[in-house]
Amino acid sequence: MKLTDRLYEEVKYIWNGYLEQPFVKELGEGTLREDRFRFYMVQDYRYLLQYAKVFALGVVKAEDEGLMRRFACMVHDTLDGEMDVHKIYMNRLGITEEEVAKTKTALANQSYTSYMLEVAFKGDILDVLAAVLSCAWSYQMIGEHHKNIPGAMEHPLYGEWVRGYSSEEYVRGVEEIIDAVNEFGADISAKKEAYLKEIFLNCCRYERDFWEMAYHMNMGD
Ligand SMILES: Cc1ncc(CN)c(N)n1
Repeated sequence: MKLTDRLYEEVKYIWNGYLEQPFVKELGEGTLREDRFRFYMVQDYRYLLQYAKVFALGVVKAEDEGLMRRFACMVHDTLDGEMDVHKIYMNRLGITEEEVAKTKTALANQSYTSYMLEVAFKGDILDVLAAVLSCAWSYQMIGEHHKNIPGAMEHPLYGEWVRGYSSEEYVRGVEEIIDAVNEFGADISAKKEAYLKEIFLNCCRYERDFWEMAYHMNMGD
């Protein structure tokens, strides 16, 4: 069993719940209220800026040029790949850069990104990878699920999101992260594996809380 399979075993009870999250379910069915999606978009844009910095810490921690380049590509794929979908929505929903800049980060969002950055700052390459894994991988799972819902890919508002997170480029990016976890985690101690499981589990909990936050448009006040 690969390390990522063992990590998945720890969190599958949380992952099963993602598809039942009202935000995720209604997005797939095309019934999600637009104001909830708009709230999510602004928060997620702010989230992704911090997520890109976690990959950037991978560049800092890498010990050879090849690995630096792999992490640099992940920064690029976030800022100029995944966030392209967000930019399309910002145009469509009339969200300006100023609005994104002046909006406060919701507490659940702040807690999640602070945690990832803390893990990455103090840890090694594998810790950086464990911190980004649930973010990348769980969206792939949701994208794969939603693309099979009749009409979801063509939905006038949410189709772009479903197409983005089920696209070949997105899936390729996630596979690179999964492969890197298994490559660097091939021969680790039981203690290290337990720590990676803790990071992964915490991030999966934060993912669940992010969906809750978005659905209830909860700033945490
Ligand atoms: C909160 C969150 N988690 C994951 C993803 C997918 N990279 C995202 N855009 N936003």
